[in-house]
Amino acid sequence: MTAPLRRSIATVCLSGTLDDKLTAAAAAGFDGIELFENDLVVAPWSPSEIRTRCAGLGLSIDLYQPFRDFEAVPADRLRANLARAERKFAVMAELGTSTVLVCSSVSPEAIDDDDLAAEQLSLLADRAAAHGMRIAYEALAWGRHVSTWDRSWRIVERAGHPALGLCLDSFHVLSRDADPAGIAGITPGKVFFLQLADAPKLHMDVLQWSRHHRLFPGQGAFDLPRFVGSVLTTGYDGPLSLEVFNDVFRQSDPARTAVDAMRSLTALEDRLDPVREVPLRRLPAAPALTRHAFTEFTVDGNSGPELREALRGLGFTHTGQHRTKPVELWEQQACRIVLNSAVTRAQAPGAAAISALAISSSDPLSSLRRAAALLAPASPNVREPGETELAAITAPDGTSIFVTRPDDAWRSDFLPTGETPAPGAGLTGVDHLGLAQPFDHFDEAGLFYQSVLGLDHLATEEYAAPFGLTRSRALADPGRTVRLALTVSLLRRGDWAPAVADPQHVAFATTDLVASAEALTRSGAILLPVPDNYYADLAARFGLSDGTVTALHRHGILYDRDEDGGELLHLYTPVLGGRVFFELVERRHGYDRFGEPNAPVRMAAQRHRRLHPATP
Ligand SMILES: O=C(O)c1ccc(O)c(O)c1
Ligand SMILES: [Mg+2]
Repeated sequence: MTAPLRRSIATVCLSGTLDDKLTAAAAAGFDGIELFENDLVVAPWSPSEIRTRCAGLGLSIDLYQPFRDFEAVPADRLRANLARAERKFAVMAELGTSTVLVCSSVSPEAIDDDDLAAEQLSLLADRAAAHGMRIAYEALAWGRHVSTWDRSWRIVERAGHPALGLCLDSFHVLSRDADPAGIAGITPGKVFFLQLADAPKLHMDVLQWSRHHRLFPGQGAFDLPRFVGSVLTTGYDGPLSLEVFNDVFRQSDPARTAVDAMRSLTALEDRLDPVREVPLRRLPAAPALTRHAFTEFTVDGNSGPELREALRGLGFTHTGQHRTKPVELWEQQACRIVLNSAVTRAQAPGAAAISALAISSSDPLSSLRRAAALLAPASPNVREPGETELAAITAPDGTSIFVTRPDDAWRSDFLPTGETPAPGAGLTGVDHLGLAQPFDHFDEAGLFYQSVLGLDHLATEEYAAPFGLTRSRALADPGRTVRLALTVSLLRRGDWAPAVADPQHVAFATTDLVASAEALTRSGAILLPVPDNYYADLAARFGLSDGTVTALHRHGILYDRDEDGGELLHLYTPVLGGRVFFELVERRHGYDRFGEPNAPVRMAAQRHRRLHPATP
């Protein structure tokens, strides 16, 4: 039985001084660090003081990096490089670290000759071995001549030096669409170090992609479980080490980034297939989710009346009043909205906001144990004596997530109002929630919801919307009972049209949207008018019949169709309470998305409606 995999983080992932970084990494539970040269150079401590500091925090220094432009150079340059290496070995001895990273050369001086590279790296490995140290050679995806893992392996194999091995970095391998399967064939013991980073699929210069857009595993588009599986097959037993260059993480609170980072490794390890005798640490399995139990809005004296009127218009009934708090329950079939007038979270005066979502789980205790293992913070418990235990965790933007029992025990906290139930509009339950995220926490939130609730990442899309570019990340549980659309305004600065660009919403499901819309029109609900131009374009794009387009148009229904013939019909309310709205959704033939192409139409219509409330 070998030991569990150790977890490390490169100092470049975190913001602040070396002191800030070490404190954050240790607090999040990391075992070690990769020390970047820059972090050492600007630190006020000597290398041996850094060593002591790390040891005191329980952190090992697993790698010193990087050493650049070493190999395949003319003879005079080689002499200078070896002299430079000796100085670095002295620093490493003081640091107490034995592995140095050597990235493949990017220098125009480098010669395209694998034999020369192998020979010179051997000389370096001789010097390293004399100090009891070793060299991990890494192919940068933009290396001058060596830019693929298999070429770096051919060179290491050719050198045949015990103190020379490979550093494999998932970014450099997967950014080039290389198949990692061949990695499993590397000679056992020759992978000296493993660096992990995820990234979104981007079509851009690979160096820029690497230096600005890397993400923690699970946040991007790479298949990291498969990559790590190949590396572990070689017998690699060093740390899983995160090396993520990211413009947001570089300037964010390092304590928080380190927790996000640790969550990514915990979730990754849980997804690894068993390999050799590696004792993998597993999370409590994500229990089946049974539904959106309720969604809570905080409201005040301005937004409260507006939301109540809108809910009545949509066919909801105020069925329950909380026994001890100014909190109302509104229902229609399995749609439950809670309006909370006790101020629980700072927000703009007059604005409404989604302050909590409640998801019912087939096994709430396991859901909460899984959340705790993923370092999800527990929300403060504000339960009064006699009230139902409602355990909650806090999402990255501060929203509470209640995990409830399928029997809806929480409803006993509400006393019936005795109001006669409205006939309703055929809304059967919650289809999805649209949760706008702060830009700096979008990637963190995606991983958080996916890993904690056990949701699949269906897709990430971008669209040009009237108030800026919007990115959306579609998440859903395997049974499609809980769906979330996380959105973010890219590069948002200032407050131009924030209420239209960054609202949150609840989408209710119906099995017949035209019938629901007719019922709403009869009951005088205020729905969002959609411009004529949209319907002209719709007819042209999808080849819909005149009759269909007229029926959609009459009720302001938007339409989308996927490649498999799945269809979405949906309509919206105007923005309510400054920042929220409702949507009605009918899915047909397995449509699995959120009608993202229609979001810009909705945003423009909502803005028009705010500025010109009386006109269509
Ligand atoms: O961007 C770089 O220079 C760089 C340095 C070291 C690495 O391990 C790496 O993957 C990239
Ligand atoms: Mg690397």
